[in-house]
Amino acid sequence: MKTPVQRTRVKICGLTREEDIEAAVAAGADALGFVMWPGSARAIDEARLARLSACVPPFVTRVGLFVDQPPDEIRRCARHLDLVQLHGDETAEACAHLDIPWIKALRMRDGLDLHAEATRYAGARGLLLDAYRPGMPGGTGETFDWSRIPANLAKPVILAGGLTATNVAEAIQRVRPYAVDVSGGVEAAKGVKDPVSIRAFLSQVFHTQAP
Ligand SMILES: O=C(O)c1ccccc1N[C@@H]1O[C@H](COP(=O)(O)O)[C@@H](O)[C@H]1O
Repeated sequence: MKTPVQRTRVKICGLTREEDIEAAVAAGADALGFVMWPGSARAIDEARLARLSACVPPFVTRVGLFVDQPPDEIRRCARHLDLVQLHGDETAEACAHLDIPWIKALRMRDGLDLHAEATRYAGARGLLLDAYRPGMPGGTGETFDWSRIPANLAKPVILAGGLTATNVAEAIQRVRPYAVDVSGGVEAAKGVKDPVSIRAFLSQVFHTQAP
């Protein structure tokens, strides 16, 4: 099904506290991300996921972020989630075996062919495009060259990587993504969100009309 034209969706990622969930939802976020990868400073465990997930109102999507983690671990967390974000080097075959909707994160290393990736990850609900920095799976706070994103990609694009209230309007106008995803750009410290930055980010998105 072709995705109809609509306003740009927003995911706020790396939530660890109830008050940050409240701030993101109040500001109008469509999706909230929980980092389940223990290597991150924003990681939460399954018990905290269960508590935070219970605070999320209906019609706001709960997204679990995993990096090359065992399918059993993903399945255990899945009961608290609506969608998983696979942010490592997961193969298309491994992704296809999951019984929860998933998006595939791709780090924009040199030479990456996004059309080929869209074909490879045919079961993905969308492709999340993030900056590439060797040795770091994501959450770098860095942007990448948005002109590398083709306009006619076969999957909805979720644009990530170094977005802030200052650059998100330009990002939407240039890329016209299905959604934008932000973590570091709305933080006071790693894993601690700043409500003022969250509101500023969402306000920019809501006031930006893609051409
Ligand atoms: O947030 C993390 O710590 C993280 C760890 C491992 C993989 C991805 C991670 N975060 C995701 O990275 C992008 C960009 O984040 P930022 O806005 O540049 O800080 C975003 O999708 C986060 O969900």
